[in-house]
Amino acid sequence: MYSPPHAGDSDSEGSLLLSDVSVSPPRGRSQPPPPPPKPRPSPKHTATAKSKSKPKPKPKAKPKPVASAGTAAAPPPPLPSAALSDPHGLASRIAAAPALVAATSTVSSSSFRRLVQSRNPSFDPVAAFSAPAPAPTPTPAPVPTPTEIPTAAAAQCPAPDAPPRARPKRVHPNSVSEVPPAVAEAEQPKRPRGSGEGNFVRLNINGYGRKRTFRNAKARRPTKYRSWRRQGAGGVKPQGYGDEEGDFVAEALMEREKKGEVGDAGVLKAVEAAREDPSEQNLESLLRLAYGYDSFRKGQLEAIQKVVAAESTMLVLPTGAGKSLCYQIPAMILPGLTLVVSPLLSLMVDQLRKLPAFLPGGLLASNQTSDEFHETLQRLRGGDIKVLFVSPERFLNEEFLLIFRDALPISLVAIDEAHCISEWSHNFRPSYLRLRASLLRRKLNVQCILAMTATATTQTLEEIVNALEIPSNNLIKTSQIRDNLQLSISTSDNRLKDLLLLLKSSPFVDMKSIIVYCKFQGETDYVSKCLCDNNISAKSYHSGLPMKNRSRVQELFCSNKIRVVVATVAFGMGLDKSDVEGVIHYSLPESLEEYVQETGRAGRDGRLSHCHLLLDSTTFYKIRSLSHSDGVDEYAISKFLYQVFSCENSTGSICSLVKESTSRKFDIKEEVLLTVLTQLEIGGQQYLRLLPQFSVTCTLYFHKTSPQLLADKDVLVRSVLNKSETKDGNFVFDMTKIANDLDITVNEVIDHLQQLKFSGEISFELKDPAYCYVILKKPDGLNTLSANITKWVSEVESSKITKLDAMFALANFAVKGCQRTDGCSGSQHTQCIQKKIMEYFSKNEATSDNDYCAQPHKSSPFLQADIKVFLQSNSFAKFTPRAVARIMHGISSPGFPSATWSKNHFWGRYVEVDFPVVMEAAKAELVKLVGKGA
Ligand SMILES: Nc1ncnc2c1ncn2[C@@H]1O[C@H](COP(=O)(O)OP(=O)(O)OP(=O)(O)O)[C@@H](O)[C@H]1O
Repeated sequence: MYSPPHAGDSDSEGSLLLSDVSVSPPRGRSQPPPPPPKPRPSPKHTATAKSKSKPKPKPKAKPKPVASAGTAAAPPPPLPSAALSDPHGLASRIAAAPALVAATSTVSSSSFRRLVQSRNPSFDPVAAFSAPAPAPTPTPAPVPTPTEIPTAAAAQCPAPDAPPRARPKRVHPNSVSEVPPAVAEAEQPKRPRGSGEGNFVRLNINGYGRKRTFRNAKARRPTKYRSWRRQGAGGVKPQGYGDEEGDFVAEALMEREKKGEVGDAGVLKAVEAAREDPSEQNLESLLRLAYGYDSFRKGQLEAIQKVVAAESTMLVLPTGAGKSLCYQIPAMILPGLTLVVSPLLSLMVDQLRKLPAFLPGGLLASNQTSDEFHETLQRLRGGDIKVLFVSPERFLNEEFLLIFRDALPISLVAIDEAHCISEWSHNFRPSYLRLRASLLRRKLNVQCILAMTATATTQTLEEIVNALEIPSNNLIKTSQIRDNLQLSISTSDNRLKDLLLLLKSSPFVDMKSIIVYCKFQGETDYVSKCLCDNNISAKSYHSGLPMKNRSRVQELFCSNKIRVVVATVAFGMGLDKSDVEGVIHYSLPESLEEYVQETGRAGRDGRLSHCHLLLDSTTFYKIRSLSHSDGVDEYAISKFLYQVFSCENSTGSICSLVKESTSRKFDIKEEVLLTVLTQLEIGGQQYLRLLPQFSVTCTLYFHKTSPQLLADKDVLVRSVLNKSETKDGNFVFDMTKIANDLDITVNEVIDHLQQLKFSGEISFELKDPAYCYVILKKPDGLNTLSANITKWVSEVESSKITKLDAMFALANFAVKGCQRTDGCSGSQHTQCIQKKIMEYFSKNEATSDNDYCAQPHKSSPFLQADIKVFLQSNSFAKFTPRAVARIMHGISSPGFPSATWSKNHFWGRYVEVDFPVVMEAAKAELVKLVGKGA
C-alpha cells in the first residue's frame, strides 16, 4: 500500500503472516505426505541475462524545461557518501500519475448502472453481458525438508552454472482448501476468461474508453498518450513523471487492454444471490465462479461479510494472503462505487490489472490535467467505473471531492496500506493523514471503510482504528508471519563474500528466483555487478533507475529470465510473483515491519522458502545515523511557521512555498515540510487548507498579438502584465498572484493559459513546484505551536530509531543469545524469530531488547577537537549544531547536501557516536565561537 509519492526506496509494503492462519502445515515441519511433486520446468537462466539484455534505450528528448522537485539519484558504486544521501530515493518514488481510466467491459454491474442512471437520467448505459470461459485454479502442493543455511565458512560452492533443481508445486499455507492437487486440478472450475492478471478492463489512459473511435488504431494509444503527456500545462510534462514513467504506465494499460473483455452471466447471478443473502454459501459460490478459487482464506469471508453489511472494518492479513479480494467481492455486491486509496502508482496499476473482467475499474492519480480529470469524471458519472483507484493526494482536490457529493454514490472506501496513516508505522505518509472518517463522511458521504494492512503494531492499529472510527469488534487480524518461511541469520564481516557463498550453496543454489535487499541504491548496482561477474544472473532495481528500466527488470524477474534481483526497498510492493524462493537481506531492514514484509515476498505459493539476513554492525550504525535525517530544531520550525503565516499571506488568499528553496532555506526535508503543513491542516485547530501542488513560477512568451493589445482583450493577460517582472524580454510571474488577483484557482489560471496557447497567442513554461495553501486562521502565538510540532516530529524520529534498534536486537539475539532449542539450529532461527516478531507486534509500543542492541558510543576523545577544527576550516558556512552533527554522521540534508559536503574530511567520521552527543559537542563549540566573535 506505499511509497511511496514520489517514490523512493523506502516505501515498503505488505507483509505476511503467521502460523495460526495456515491450514496446511508448513513444509519441512510435520507435514502430511506430499502429493506426487510436479517438477518445475528447469530454469533457462543462469548468467544469461547479461548477454541477452537489450541495448539501452536511447534517452528521449525531454519536453521543455520545467523545474523538477529535485529527485537526484545517488550515484552508482562506490557506495558510501553519495549513496547515503537518498537511500530510499523517496523523492522519485511516489510519482504522480496521469489520469488513467479503464474503459469498462460491457459487463458492468447492472444495479450500479441503474443507480447512477437514476441520478443521471441523461446517461444511456450499455447493458450487455457476455459469458466467459471457465478457468482453472491454483493447486495445493508438497513441501521439501528445510535446509540449513550455509555460513560463509561452511559453504561449498557448486559449479557456477549448475542448474537449479526442480521443486514440487506449492500450496499457499493459508489456503483453506485441503483438496489434493490432482483432485483440485480436475474439479476446480476454470477461471473466467480474462480474469487473469492483466485482463479484463480495457483501459484508455486518458480515460475516454473510446477505443474504436480512433482512426489510427495502430498508433493511437502511444501517440495519444505521449501527446497528452506533452500537452501538460504549459506544454511541459506533468511534474513527477518522466517520459519513461509515462511509457511504463501506458504500456501497462495497453497490455491490459489487449486482454480479456468479457464477463459471465453466471457470475452475475451469483452476485445477485450474494446481494440478496451474503451467506457463506453464496459468497463461496461467487468466489468459485468469479475467481475459480475453492474457498476463502482465513479472514477473507469475515471481512467481506462485514463490509457487505456496511460495517467499517480493519483487516490485518499477511502479504499475499488475499486482501484485494476483500474489497473486490464487496465491490461486485454493493450498489455504489468502491474507492480504493493506494500509495503508489505502480501498485494501483497492478491492482487495476488484477480486477476481474466484470469489475470495471479506473484510476486517478495526482497531477493529471484538468481535461483528463473531467473526462474521467464523465466515465464515472456514466457508471462505467465500479472500482476507482486513487492516490491519497487526490483528497486535496476539492473538485474531486465534490463530484461524489450529489451524483456518485460511494458504497465503500478501501484504504490499502492503511498503516501509512500512522506516524508510528514504519511507512508513514503525510498525505494519508488526511484520511479520517470525519472527512470521508462529510465530503464523500461514505459510511463504510475497509482499512487493510499486512504489518501493524498495536500502537499503529489503534491509531488507524481511531482515525477511521472503526468499531473495536471489527478488527480482523491474523498473525503476521507466514510459517512456510525458514528464517536464518548470520553475522558477516564480508557481506559480499558471504552473499556469493550463500548463492552458490544449498538451498539458494537451487532457486530460480531470489531477491537480495540492500539499503542503498549504489549498493544494489555494485552487488548485482559482482554477482554477474561471478556467473549469477542478476539485475539491480532501485528508484533512481528510470521507470522503464525498473519495469523491465521486474518483467525479466517475473518471467524467470533473471535469477536474482538486487533491490532496495523500492522493489516488491504489489509484486505478485508467487514462486520467489529466497530473500536475502544484504543490509539490515529498518524495522521488523520491513523485515516481515520483505521476507514475505518469498513463498507466496505456500512452498517452503528461505530468508537469510547478513548481519553487520557497520550497516546498523549507518542506518541508525540516517534515522536522524528527518529531525528538526524548534528554531527552524518556528522560522518556517513565520514564513507560512507571514503578513503578506493574508487569510483566504492562495499562498505558496517553493519546495526546493524552502527546504534548503530551513534545512528541513521536503517530506517533513509537508508533514508539518498537513499537521497545520488536520491538527486540533485547522489553520490552513492545503491545495494540490503546482509549479508556481511562469514565464510567458507572446507570439502573435503584442502583449498590450492582448491585455486589452484578455483580463488574465492584463493581470499578468501588472504582476510580472520582465526577464530577457519575457514576462515572469507567480501563478498564485494572478489567481488571487482574479479570485480564481491556480488550475483555472493554467487552463486559461492553455487555451491561449492552443490559439497560438502564447507559450509558457512553469517551474518551481510548490506547496500551495489557503490560510484559514492565523495562530495566536507561534511559539507554542512550534514547540508542539517540534516535539511531535522528534517523537516520530525516536520511534524510527526504536524500530531499528528492535530489528538489530532481534538479529543479534538470534546469532548471540539463542540457545538453539525449540527448533533453531545453526544459523536457522525460524522459531525464535517468529516468537520475537509476534511479541513485537502485540506490544503497545515498539521496544527493543537492550541486552542485544548495540548502543552507539556516548563519547569520543577527539570529537570536540575535531568539531573545532571543522568549524574553523569552514568558517564561511553558517552551521547549527544539528547541521554539524549531520556532517559528522555523513547525513545529507537540503542545506548541506552530500554532493558538496561528502568531500569533507570529517564527513561520516562519527557515525558510531550517538547523534545527540555529537549535537551537544557541536553546540558547545558553536557557543564558544559566538562568544569569541562577541
Ligand atoms: N481464497 C483464495 N484462494 C486462493 N488464492 C487466493 C485467494 N484469495 C486471494 N488469492 C490469491 O492470492 C494472491 C495474493 O492476493 P493479493 O494480491 O490480494 O494479496 P495481498 O494480501 O493484497 O498481498 P500484498 O499485501 O502483497 O498486497 C493473488 O494471486 C490472489 O489471486
